[in-house]
Amino acid sequence: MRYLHTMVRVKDLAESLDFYCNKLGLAEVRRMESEAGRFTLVYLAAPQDRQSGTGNDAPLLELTYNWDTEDYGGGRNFGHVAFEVDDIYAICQKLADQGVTINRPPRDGYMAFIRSPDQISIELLQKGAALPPQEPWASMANTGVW
Ligand SMILES: C[C@@H](O)C(=O)SC[C@H](NC(=O)CC[C@H](N)C(=O)O)C(=O)NCC(=O)O
Ligand code: NI
Repeated sequence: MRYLHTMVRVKDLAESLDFYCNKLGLAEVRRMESEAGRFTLVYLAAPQDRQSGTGNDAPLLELTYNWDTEDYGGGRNFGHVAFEVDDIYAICQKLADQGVTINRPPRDGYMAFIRSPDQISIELLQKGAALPPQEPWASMANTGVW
């Protein structure tokens, strides 16, 4: 298992990129736009982490910008901590056998969500898996997972 990123939700993407990049010194390594989900994901890496890897392998900060404004009161600006796993079905079964609730099962072989005892959202992403054609969040709308 490898640590991937921490996700935070941002209200103003330009303002956040100015802060994290121009001020804090992080650099954008990639971004993804979702028309279906109406959001943008921007992945940032710290300079020394980028020097040590290809950028894609560096531990990252994932900014989530929802195109439809949301009020992130009550800690909703924090999203999740993500880890890459070798076998998402096996680790979810092991966790379930240990009594952990799999809030979002890995039915697409790509992504699963669990929560810590303090309800911290933890995302598990299958190593080497491509984004499924049916964007995984499309099936999560209004499920209360986030
Ligand atoms: C690619 C992988 O690293 C992701 O984090 S995609 C996870 C997905 N994100 C969204 O749907 C973003 C928009 C959504 N409205 C939101 O604000 O989260 C997701 O499943 N998010 C749920 C979560 O708890 O992070
Ligand atoms: Ni993520």
